[in-house]
Amino acid sequence: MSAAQLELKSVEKVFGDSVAVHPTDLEVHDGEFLSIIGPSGCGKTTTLRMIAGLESPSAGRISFEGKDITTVPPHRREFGMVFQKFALFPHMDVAANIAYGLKLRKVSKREISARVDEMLERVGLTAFKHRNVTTLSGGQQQRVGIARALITKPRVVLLDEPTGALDAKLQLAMQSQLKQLQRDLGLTFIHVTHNQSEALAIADRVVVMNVGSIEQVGRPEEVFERPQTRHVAEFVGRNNILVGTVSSDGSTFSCALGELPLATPWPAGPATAVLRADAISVRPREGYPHRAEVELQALEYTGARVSWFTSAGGSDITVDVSTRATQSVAPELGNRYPIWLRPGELHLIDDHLTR
Ligand SMILES: Nc1ncnc2c1ncn2[C@@H]1O[C@H](COP(=O)(O)OP(=O)(O)OP(=O)(O)O)[C@@H](O)[C@H]1O
Repeated sequence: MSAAQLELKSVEKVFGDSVAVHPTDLEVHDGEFLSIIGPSGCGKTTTLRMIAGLESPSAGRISFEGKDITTVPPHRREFGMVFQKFALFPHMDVAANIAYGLKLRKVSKREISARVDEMLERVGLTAFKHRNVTTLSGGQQQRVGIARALITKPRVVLLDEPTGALDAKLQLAMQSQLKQLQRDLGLTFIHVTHNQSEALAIADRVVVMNVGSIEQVGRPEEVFERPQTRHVAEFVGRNNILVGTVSSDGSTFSCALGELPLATPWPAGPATAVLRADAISVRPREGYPHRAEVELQALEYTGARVSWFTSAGGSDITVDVSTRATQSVAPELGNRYPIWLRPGELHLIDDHLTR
């Protein structure tokens, strides 16, 4: 991947006596789709607003293409912005809303008309060109918002919960449309969401934040399969956190599911491991040599998958299996069942709670 296009160096934001964003380093590459995720109040929006110039950092430096832009006002950064609340001009029609940024830049009428038509086509709103925006559905309004942000061809587009106000089906449609636009136009998108599945689906890299700090940055599959901290494991996907002890030779981990061999050695002593709920089977399975027993406490049916909420040795263990596998076992609450797991799926994390 190319060198950083946008760089945050020790960027911090303090409101009064509370720290919203601790000193943070982040590099964003030209043409990438970066998603920032994390629970409410973790500092996602504040980070995005500092990048936009809507909030000035209390300390640190933001640079764009090698130039320090920390004190450059938002309109001079010329980044596109898309927010959850569409903030469209209610007295204007769709075309006028989209054309707004070009008019400000004194682009010729003929060019504005051509670019607006092309953008309407891209976002699938050609038929709505002369409709007043207040008569559009939420999804259509959001597409106007996106078109308006992209029409000026910004190098970087900042999106804060762009699908947050849409229903589940529209969210999915909008996600693939955003990804498509970003790819086609070759733009850098920095996107904030509390919706981890949206981030995993559309981002090239995901940034996971917690209480004002970045905990992990990686490709979606890295963050999903190898969460590096307890918070990332709890926030992304469905993971079991197992507290236990690594043997004196560093080769096994003793926990509520028994004595599990470790794929890579770990320092002896108390430790925390992560095991994905979907890396456990309720039937004997090739490649799942380790057997343990759990007591079934609840089942949650979600269509193709069923989550088994169980306990073993005082620990809660969630098992996520296909509905078909569940039907073959015909589970009953309160009974004990064998499970099988692949120790290779277990990985240890640096967890200050057990250190
Ligand atoms: N203008 C402000 N004045 C004081 N505190 C603020 C201000 N803006 C944000 N904060 C605080 O900073 C912290 C981070 O807020 P931020 O909006 O960045 O979180 P977030 O991760 O985007 O949350 P959400 O998903 O709920 O939007 C919160 O504790 C918030 O209350």
